[in-house]
Amino acid sequence: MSPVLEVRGLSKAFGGLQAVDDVSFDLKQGEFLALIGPNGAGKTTCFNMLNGYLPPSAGSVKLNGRELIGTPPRRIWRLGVGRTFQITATFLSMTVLENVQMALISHHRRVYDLFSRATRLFLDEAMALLDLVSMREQADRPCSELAYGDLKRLELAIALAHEPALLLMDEPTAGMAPSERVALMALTADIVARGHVSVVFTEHDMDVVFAHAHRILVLNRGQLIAEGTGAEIRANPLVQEVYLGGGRLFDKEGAHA
Ligand SMILES: Nc1ncnc2c1ncn2[C@@H]1O[C@H](COP(=O)(O)OP(=O)(O)OP(=O)(O)O)[C@@H](O)[C@H]1O
Repeated sequence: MSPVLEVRGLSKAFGGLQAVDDVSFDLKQGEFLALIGPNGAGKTTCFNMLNGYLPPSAGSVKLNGRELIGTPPRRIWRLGVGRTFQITATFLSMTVLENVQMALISHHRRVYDLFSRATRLFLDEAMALLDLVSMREQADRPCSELAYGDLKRLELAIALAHEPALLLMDEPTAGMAPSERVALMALTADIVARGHVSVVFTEHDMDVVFAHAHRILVLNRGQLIAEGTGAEIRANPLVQEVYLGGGRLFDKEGAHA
């Protein structure tokens, strides 16, 4: 089966700084791929190029065989690249259900008309998505009342409303308690396993990464220095040195901190 995503020679320079340097990888259908690396390794810059927010200096990104480079972000989103951010993007004054309905209305390009029976629009689909993230019971609660972990689950449902082929998750567990982190990523892994979407995520919590990622890519100073399963990455001496040892083992001069 051909990959969902093919990244070849992806590079980005900011002035003299090579933030992403000749990165190539594939993402298979139904894969849950982690992109890790110390602060400043180039993870966010990579994500910003994958969804069109940043033009690369060089390289190619293909989604199901179609070149994305040069395509505007909104068009890339329409083509099936979704993204969740470190800060949740929900309408706090609306209920959980209304937020998912709004996402479905947008996905199906329907016009939201306050005076029509918008409350009925995509109700079944919205409830099915809330089931997927185990939030049916909270459907009628205003988002302003939700705990942070629940907001993140809602954000996942909103992202899935757009039926992305690929979902980019930017530090999905940032700001969460450890038990909440594991729960959110177990839920996401389950959704991936059920064939709903393929995911690339960045993450600083190594417990989360090793517990759930099918495969891990390690970036350091913009370069892909390792790729493999959790066991392979743990055993990789270079990764241990530059990353798992604390991420500060190499300072700018390459000396040990
Ligand atoms: N718009 C920009 N202009 C100049 N330099 C930038 C810009 N964006 C990122 N950089 C630099 O590029 C490098 C990679 O940054 P990036 O944010 O991609 O790393 P990261 O791996 O996501 O880091 P973190 O884990 O801290 O979020 C860093 O040195 C950063 O300072």
